[in-house]
Amino acid sequence: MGLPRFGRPKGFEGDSSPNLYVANCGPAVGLSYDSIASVFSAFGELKGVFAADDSGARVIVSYRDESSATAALEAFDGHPCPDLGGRSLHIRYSVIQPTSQDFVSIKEEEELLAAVDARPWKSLSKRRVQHYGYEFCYEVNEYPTGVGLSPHVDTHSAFEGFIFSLSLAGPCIMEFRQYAECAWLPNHTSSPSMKMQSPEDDKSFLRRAIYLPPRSMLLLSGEARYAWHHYIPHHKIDLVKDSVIRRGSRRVSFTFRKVRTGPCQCEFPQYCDSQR
Ligand SMILES: O=C(O)CCC(=O)C(=O)O
Ligand SMILES: [Fe+2]
Repeated sequence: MGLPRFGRPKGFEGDSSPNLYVANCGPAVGLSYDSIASVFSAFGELKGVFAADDSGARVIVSYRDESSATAALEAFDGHPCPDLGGRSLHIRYSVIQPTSQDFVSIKEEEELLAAVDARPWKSLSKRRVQHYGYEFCYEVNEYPTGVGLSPHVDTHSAFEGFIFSLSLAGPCIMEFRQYAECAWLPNHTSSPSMKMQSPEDDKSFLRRAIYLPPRSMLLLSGEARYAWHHYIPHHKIDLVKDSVIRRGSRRVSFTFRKVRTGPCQCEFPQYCDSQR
């Protein structure tokens, strides 16, 4: 599982950024993300506080404006901070390190978000959506912090093969669940908001989680698309193994599906509404 790709700045000492890499700070040293956010927000509006790595003792504090990061760095770097248990923080500017894993660039992400925000959203109970197209049917979902999506399989008979989902703005965890054969079929629906009966602690299914960073493209194919449910837990903070992943204030996903024109002939008849 990856983590947000922030890192220490690679350039000159003077390089600044709205993101701070803060060492000696995090849940492993007794500082919750909320307490860190509340202390750092005194210097300006925050985009979020994220784990910098798996240690639990290094975080990225991400501001909207560079000037806020500068003020916080000058106030806290190397000084004991009474509001954070008297700890001395080691702070540097950080940069988001775009990697080849990014499917779209930061600029393209901004343009896509501006384009969808210029169009009308349809409000559902917890998230907002936009629907486009028919033959090539794709969908934009906006999830505020803590809002997820109930476990579902995109209906075999309605949509062909691959399903793509582009994540923008904030990260999330997507959990995959393999239920006992056909347990879900009586209730199946193409609606992603379908509610499953299985509670969180149900051990009757296999579960795997993956991290979806902003600007990444998820491709669901084969078994993952046809035989496993996908699910975005309704959490503000996700725990996967020992990593703490904090959701951003907003996640927007572009989901691409192709409408099927004949019955599904997948290799998973036990999970297939066309073949039962
Ligand atoms: O938000 C996402 O990435 C997935 C959305 C989804 O699974 C769906 O709309 O069917
Ligand atoms: Fe889906």
